[in-house]
Amino acid sequence: MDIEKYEEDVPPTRWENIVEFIMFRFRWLFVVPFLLPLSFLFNTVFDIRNRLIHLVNSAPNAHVRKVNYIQEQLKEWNENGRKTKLVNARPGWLTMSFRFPLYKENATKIATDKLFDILELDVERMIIKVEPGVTMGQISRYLIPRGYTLPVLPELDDLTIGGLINGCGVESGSFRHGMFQHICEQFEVVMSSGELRTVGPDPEGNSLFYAIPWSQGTICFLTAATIKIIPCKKYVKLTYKKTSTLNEMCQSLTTDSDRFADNVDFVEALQFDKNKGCIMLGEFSDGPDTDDEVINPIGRWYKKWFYTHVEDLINKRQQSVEYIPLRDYYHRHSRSIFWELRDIVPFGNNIIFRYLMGWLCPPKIAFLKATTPNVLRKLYDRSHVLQDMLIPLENLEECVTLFDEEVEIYPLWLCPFYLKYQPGLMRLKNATSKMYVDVGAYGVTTKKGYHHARTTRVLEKYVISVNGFQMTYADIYMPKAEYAEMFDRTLYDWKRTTEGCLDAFPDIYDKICRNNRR
Ligand SMILES: Cc1cc2nc3c(=O)[nH]c(=O)nc-3n(C[C@H](O)[C@H](O)[C@H](O)COP(=O)(O)OP(=O)(O)OC[C@H]3O[C@@H](n4cnc5c(N)ncnc54)[C@H](O)[C@@H]3O)c2cc1C
Ligand SMILES: NC(=O)C1=CN([C@@H]2O[C@H](COP(=O)(O)OP(=O)(O)OC[C@H]3O[C@@H](n4cnc5c(N)ncnc54)[C@H](OP(=O)(O)O)[C@@H]3O)[C@@H](O)[C@H]2O)C=CC1
Ligand SMILES: CC(C)=CCC[C@@H](C)[C@H]1CC[C@@]2(C)C3=C(CC[C@]12C)[C@@]1(C)CC[C@H](O)C(C)(C)[C@@H]1CC3
Repeated sequence: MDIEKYEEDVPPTRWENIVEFIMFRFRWLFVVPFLLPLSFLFNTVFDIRNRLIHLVNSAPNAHVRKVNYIQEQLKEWNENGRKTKLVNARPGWLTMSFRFPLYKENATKIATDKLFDILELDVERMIIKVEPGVTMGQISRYLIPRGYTLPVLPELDDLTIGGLINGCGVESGSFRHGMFQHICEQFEVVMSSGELRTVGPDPEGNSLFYAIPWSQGTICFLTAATIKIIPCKKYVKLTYKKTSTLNEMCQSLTTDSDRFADNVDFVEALQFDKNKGCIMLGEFSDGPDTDDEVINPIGRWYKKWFYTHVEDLINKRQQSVEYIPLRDYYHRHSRSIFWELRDIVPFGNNIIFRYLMGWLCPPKIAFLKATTPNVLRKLYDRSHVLQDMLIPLENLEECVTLFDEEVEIYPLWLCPFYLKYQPGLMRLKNATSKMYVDVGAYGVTTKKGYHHARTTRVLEKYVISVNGFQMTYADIYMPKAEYAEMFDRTLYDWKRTTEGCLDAFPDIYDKICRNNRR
């Protein structure tokens, strides 16, 4: 990666600064009257469509047809001499990342994006089989009323199964169950030859199963995934614990991330400044035992944005307990898109706005992305940070200190997860299994000396030095050799060689590096 190219970024002229400022401040003039109703309409229509599909149970038959179509596309590509690289047809504006893929421009697009239905729920085997385009919002809406949930259910409604498996996924259930890939039992995939395979971790199975997570669709096309489910209850009893120093946060989070604890099912923390933070411990619950305990349906349209609610609570009390409806809990960061919506609709958390227009929120991320003007993209390029660094929990204090020195964006998202020793890109170098933590920084920085490429390189180098990993939806500036230091490519490269992927798919690095994303 040639970071010199970014070193030379031309600073904006005064005129550009003014236009950027206006676009940034007044983006809501477009978002509120147009995107909000459009998002609401889209979600309603798609929800009705999904309910009808479940009612007539047409998804399994359609699945066979859709997979056949993918195989036909691949047959044709093989007959034409395998001349181009293969990618998924899902358009760039739909994906949950800031960037648009450039590598798709001259590639052959395979129609995995037509696969967006739930195929089977088997409560005997405690599994759900789903197509890769199924979203987290769809799954939680389907499973929770039936008394089940995914052990790890990432919070943004529009994240897809295909993206969370071929990329990665982490959530507050991860401290016990691991990452999204660790709750998967089987993958149905189509190889570049057109062959349909089902792979799992069983001894007769194939190490291909371990090569797929994080591979960004550069080994095969995922057409269905079988995923573990667990029983759930109606509420999450959430305990909010204030921490007053960074050291206290790190110590308590380490003690609280006990995967064998009986009464904790979710662990998440928010750091509000260098010192003040809040750890949230959740437990599945049937509801309050006494009348004076509070039920707080935080997902309702008139409720405060979740992260502001947390900060208000810890400003008042050292510790509080609330009962939150389960689906509201899972999607607690959706309504405010973590804390990104404060820049887009600055009055979005205002009580009057919430009561009048809150039911239309949030705007669909894909629609926001498709309509982001170029001027704003440039501004975001210069001062907007989006990084998730996955580091060992024992290194949390120095990592947060580094984030504070380099970007100083708060809240910081802290999500512990259990990293199992397994073959694959995320193979641990020096441990059998270990507790890790996702440190997520999202927002605009005003830190002096911040430079998107140089600062990211500082963070990347640190993450490699502690055997950490960088989430691949974010901007990655490290060179290919460093990527191979961070991720273990042995199984990946071996599978690509033996499964005929080298001429069929781009190399993973060419999909994730900043140069190949706009
Ligand atoms: C990381 C890695 C690097 C390799 N590098 C080379 C190489 O440089 N040269 C070479 O000739 N061969 C290499 N191999 C191939 C390996 O030694 C076998 O020959 C190969 O896996 C058999 O291929 P297969 O796809 O038919 O079977 P596989 O799908 O690989 O499975 C064979 C059996 O081994 C098990 N298995 C596979 N990988 C693992 C693993 N990592 N941990 C635990 N169980 C596993 C499977 O579950 C299955 O039971 C490598 C394999 C791996 C995993
Ligand atoms: N809590 C969390 O864990 C969060 C995670 N994220 C990140 O967002 C991303 C998910 O976003 P989403 O929009 O759902 O996914 P994307 O469309 O961004 O897909 C991510 C990668 O997976 C590949 N892929 C997707 N579907 C398939 C398939 N069926 N077969 C083979 N490869 C596939 C894509 O390949 P191609 O390039 O060919 O399209 C792409 O490289 C993940 O990378 C995740 O880490 C974001 C927010 C929260
Ligand atoms: C591991 C975890 C929890 C990751 C969370 C990542 C989210 C915060 C990211 C994923 C997609 C994301 C990059 C996005 C944006 C904000 C941060 C998001 C939501 C926004 C909405 C910021 C505003 C931009 O104009 C634009 C609309 C392009 C993007 C779209 C993607």
